[in-house]
Amino acid sequence: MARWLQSAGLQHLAVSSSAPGPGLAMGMAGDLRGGGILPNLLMQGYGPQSIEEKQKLYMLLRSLNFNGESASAPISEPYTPTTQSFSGGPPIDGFYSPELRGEFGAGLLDLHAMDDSELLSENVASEPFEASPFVPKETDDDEDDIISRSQQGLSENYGGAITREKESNTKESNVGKIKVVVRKRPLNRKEISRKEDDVIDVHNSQFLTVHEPKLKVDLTAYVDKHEFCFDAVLDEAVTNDEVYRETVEPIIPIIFQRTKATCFAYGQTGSGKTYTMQPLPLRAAQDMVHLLHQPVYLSQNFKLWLSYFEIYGGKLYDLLSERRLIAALHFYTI
Ligand SMILES: Nc1ncnc2c1ncn2[C@@H]1O[C@H](COP(=O)(O)OP(=O)(O)OP(=O)(O)O)[C@@H](O)[C@H]1O
Repeated sequence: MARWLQSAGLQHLAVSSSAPGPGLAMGMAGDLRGGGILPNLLMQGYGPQSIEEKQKLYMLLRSLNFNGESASAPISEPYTPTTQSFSGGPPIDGFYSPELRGEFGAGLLDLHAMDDSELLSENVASEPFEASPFVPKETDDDEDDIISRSQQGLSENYGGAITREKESNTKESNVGKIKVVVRKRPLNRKEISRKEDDVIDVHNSQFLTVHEPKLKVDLTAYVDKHEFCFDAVLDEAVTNDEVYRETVEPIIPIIFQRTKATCFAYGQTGSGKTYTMQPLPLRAAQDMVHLLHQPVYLSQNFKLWLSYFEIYGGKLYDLLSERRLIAALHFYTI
């Protein structure tokens, strides 16, 4: 390890693995990746500090073949930052090419390489629900009974989504742990009146291109193209109903198998988070109540809790109780 780092003039980053604290752990060459050494190498504050060191380390990591052996890539090779810019570049399929699947090789920092189809591992499926923290705790003698009965599995129809336990298991295995869906909103009136360009092209249900207007050093304008791939891309023509069907609907049956699910929106101001999210809880609640009334779930005595709160300025407010302050949150950064 020390020699490996030394070959790039980074020997000062190596410390003995027995010495905890700031610095890089050392280990067997074959354990470079698995033993937590690479994460340490990349850890901010403990790893390389200067840009030059980072570039050297980057080249060094690239030269690894991930059997823990160093390949013969020259360390002096100029640094090319990872980019998702494809201006006039490779076809869309190239998005999955090895070099774009993460600079550090498959499996590390590579979300595409993750098998995200194991949403419902057996452990997760048997985990009991936790009661909402906002609901007074009840002593319920039936609780164990409920859990064991619920573990019997599914057998009832639910709007064609679930037919049999077997079928639902197949469905489960097709649902990833994380699903990222992008929704493009149409240009608004202001943007149209200002004759602004539409900078997003949706190619199909998974790929989009962002056209980024840029200026060269000589102030010539040009457009940089960035192609991105997501689990689903919804264009400006889709309805909120279609958004629901693509995002939340598939996870409703799954939560009845005692799996926790979260749906959140992320985006810059005015991008359509509220517009998109607002109808979802109502649709989800309708489907949940519908499922709760299916005989198979009725017998399992499920309970439905609802809480609705806001975190703003480090404070937690209960929106179902006249915005009562529930707690002041303190965030510590270490
Ligand atoms: N898909 C869409 N179709 C039609 N109008 C939309 C769409 N998405 C958003 N809008 C409109 O764009 C405007 C901004 O949307 P919205 O308020 O949802 O953005 P936001 O991301 O929640 O913004 P903020 O972060 O500032 O709260 C609203 O007038 C909304 O009606």
